[in-house]
Parts: sequence; structure tokens; C-alpha cells
Amino acid sequence: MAQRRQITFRHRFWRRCGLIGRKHRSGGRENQQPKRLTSREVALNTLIKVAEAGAYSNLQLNRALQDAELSRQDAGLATELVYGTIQFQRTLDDTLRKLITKGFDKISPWVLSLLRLSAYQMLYLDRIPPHAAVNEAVQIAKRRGHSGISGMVNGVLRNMERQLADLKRPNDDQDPITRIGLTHSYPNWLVKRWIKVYGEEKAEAICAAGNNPPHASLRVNLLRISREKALELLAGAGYEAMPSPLTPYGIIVSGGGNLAAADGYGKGLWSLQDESSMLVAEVCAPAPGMRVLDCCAAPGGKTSHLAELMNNEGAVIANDVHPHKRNLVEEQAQRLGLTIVEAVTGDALELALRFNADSFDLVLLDAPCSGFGVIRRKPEIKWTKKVEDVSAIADLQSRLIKEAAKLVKPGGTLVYSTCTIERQENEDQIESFLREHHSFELDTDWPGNVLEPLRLAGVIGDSFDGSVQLLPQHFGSDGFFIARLKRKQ
Ligand SMILES: C[S@@+](CC[C@H](N)C(=O)[O-])C[C@H]1O[C@@H](n2cnc3c(N)ncnc32)[C@H](O)[C@@H]1O
Repeated sequence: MAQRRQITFRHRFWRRCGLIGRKHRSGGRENQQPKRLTSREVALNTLIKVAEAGAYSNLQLNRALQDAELSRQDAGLATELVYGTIQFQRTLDDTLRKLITKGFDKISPWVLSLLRLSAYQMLYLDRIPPHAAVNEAVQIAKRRGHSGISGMVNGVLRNMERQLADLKRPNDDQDPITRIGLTHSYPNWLVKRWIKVYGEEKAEAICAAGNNPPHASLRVNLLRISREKALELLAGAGYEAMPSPLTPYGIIVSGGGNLAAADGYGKGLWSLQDESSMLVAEVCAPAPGMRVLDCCAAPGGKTSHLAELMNNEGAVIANDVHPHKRNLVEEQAQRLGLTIVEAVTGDALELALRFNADSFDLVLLDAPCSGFGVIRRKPEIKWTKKVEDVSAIADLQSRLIKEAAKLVKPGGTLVYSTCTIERQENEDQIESFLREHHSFELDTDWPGNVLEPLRLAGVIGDSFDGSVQLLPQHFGSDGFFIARLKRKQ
């Protein structure tokens, strides 16, 4: 169970993406001597909000870090504690249940979060001495609760400290679902589904990869700068930057500061985007002058990439159901100097009422999905999503793809993508759509620079059918499904 985890690694990723930053306050505040929270208290407050209010961990942590004004090192620890505790929640609870034989389910939420947070440090973070984790937890319990609670926290964690070697032994459950679920901390229903589709070995690799911190990547705006020049600029600004092996537009970045605050971002030289996500617009391969519809566009990552690939010539209608997200798309387009993007608001289920049938050369449906391809970024979805959510979202996707198809010209292209690895939302959607829509067929005519790295990595083989399922372990990028369909003439 024990793994050496780099405390500052995750923090660097989120800071680079601009999701974590220090708040700059106006003067005078230092005289008021506000009570400063420790990194563990910041982490605990965040975990409590995520558990009780269903807040997104990344947004909640960002807010908490801005308010707390921790040192870079402490912010790194708080980040590690939040992500690690959420990721390994199942395994931590399983361990705690061995020590708390009665009343585990009645423990109040904040005490449970504190126990999990402390257990995570003791079981997974070799750089933190167990006694330090216990002492900190007891101090927090004293400050927040009464002596009974701090006594209980002390008793459970000291007991854990004594049995640590035994508790860290690898899980050898005979049942592969339970073994994988407990080792990598995933719910059994999810592991069971993935074993059924991918087999035991691949399913385990998916689960392991979902616990790895994501790397930061950016997409170069080739209308403004070449990738080589962008690499030079980044190196000059203190980043370690290297070309993505997956896409000619991508750069993988480590070291340095907040990428979203960096000069090149403001000047529209690049956008922050995962490499798998970049492949979607590349598979669309839009030509300059085309009329393109992005059905579910916000915040505009793929919309802006499409417009860049079109050399800012033609039209990209970027639709999203949420009115407040329209600004996000418009801001992206403006920052990148893309004038052909028109952001609109509406339900994609009604797009055929607003636009003429058969009127777009290319329609992209980057559908809302369960998001299991981005568990590294949002670990709480392991615990919040249920099996019935997958069926409900699959039902919406199948209605969306039928509506999107109505708008594609004869001879035009429909691209369907999701950031999930669920067959029901991916391959099954395409199969059932094609069964009912004989005027469409899967299109294997993908750009060579997209196919080559996928072939080299063995992600696609001779039986490539015009769709791909990227798994998080393939390139260390998000799990994504992409299918390209052609409407027959
Ligand atoms: C996967 S995200 C899209 C990400 C976007 N394509 C990008 O690359 O930045 C899915 C989007 O679908 C939108 N959405 C959900 N249901 C929708 C509907 N019925 N009609 C239109 N948009 C919808 C959500 O608001 C969300 O922004």
C-alpha cells in the first residue's frame, strides 16, 4: 500500500494551471494579526466542504489556499493531502474500520475527514513521520472539538501507528474486483465494469493511472507562434518544457510558475489543455472557410482549437446550454485573436430548431459525460457518481447525437467525443447511432499525425475503425473517446 508520493508535485500542476495562486491583499492587514491556518487545517476545511456541500475539490482548494496565504511548501502539503485523501478514501476507510470496530458510521463528518487525512499521511506519505501526523491531528481535534473527541482521535491513530507495518501490507483478496478496488481505492461497481470491458490487467492499470498526478500541458496557437519558438520562450521563463509526443500542437510543462499568469497566455500564444483533448479538434480536421458547429462548447477549449486550425477563416458557432458559460467561450476567442467564433446559448437538443438542417460542414459533439477519464483531476467523482448516473448521461448522449446529426451536410463530418472510458457512453453510442442512421458511417480518414503516435503506442491496430479510446495510462493524458463519422453523399 505504501507509495512514495511527491508532496509538491500536484501542487505544482494546479499552480501551473492557474487554479492555485496566492491572493494579493491590500495593506494594513498585517496589523490585524489574523489567525493563520496550518496546511492540515486548510486541507481539512476543504475536505469537509467537498464531503458536505459536494464542492469540486480543485475549486474549493483554490479558494481555501487563497484565503490562507500559506507558504509555497505548506500549500504543496495541503494540496497533496486533499487530493490523496479523496483518492484513497475507500482504502483509508477500510483501514480505519479495522481500528474502530464500533460506531464507525456514526462518526461526525469533520472527525472522519480528520481521521482520513491523518491516515493518508501515515499510510502513504513516507516523508511525514507518523507521530507528527498523530500529534497534529490531536491538536486540531482539541481546537475544534472537546476532549472526548481528541482522546478518540489520539487512541485510533496511536493504534494505527503501532500496527502500521501490518496495515501497509498489500491487499491479497482472492476476488480481483475487491483486490483492485481496495488497492487503488475505487468502488467495486466501477472496477467490475472496467474488468468486464477491458480485462483485469488493463482495468488495474486504469485505476493506478487515475491516482497519478496529471502533468500540465499547453496548446500552442500556431496562428501566433510556432511550437519551437514557444518552447524557447518557456525555457527562457524558467519552465521545463518539452514537445508532446501525442500532438504537434502540445507542450508538456514542468517547473516554473503559474502558466495562466505567464505572459504568453495573456498574449494568446497558447491555451492550457490536456493533450487528449487537443486530439479532438485535430480529428475534426476542419478546413479554412468551413461552417462548423460545436454543440457543447464551453469553456471553449475545442472551439478555439477548431478556429485556429481553420486559420481563423470561415465560421464556428459555439453553443452551450448554460448562459453564464458564454463569456468563457468569448474570452478564449478574444484572447487568442479568433474572430470567427460566435458563442450562442441553447439546449443542443433543440439545435435543429434554430439552424437549418444539413447546413454544417462539420459538427462536433463533445458530449457531457461521466468524466471517468479525468479522475486524476477530479478524484471525488469516484465517490459521487453512481451506476444510474452513467445510464442517465448515456440516454442524454444518444438524444444529443441524433440531434447533432440532423445538422450535418451530405458529405460532411460528425465528430463525437467524451472524456470518459465507459463503453456505454462511447462505443455503444456509436453502434446504436449507426444502426439507426444508415446515411452515416465511421470514417477512418484521420490526419496522419494523429494516427502515427496512436499506432506506435499500440492504442490502435490494423482493425482501426474510425474511433479511438484513449486510456489514462497510454500517454499519461486524460481518458478520451473520439469517433469520426461521415455523412454519405
Ligand atoms: C465536456 S464539456 C465541453 C467542453 C468543451 N467542448 C471544451 O473543449 O472546452 C460539456 C459541455 O456541455 C454542456 N452541456 C450539457 N448539456 C448540454 C445541452 N443539453 N446542450 C448544450 N450544452 C450542454 C455543459 O455545459 C458543458 O460545458
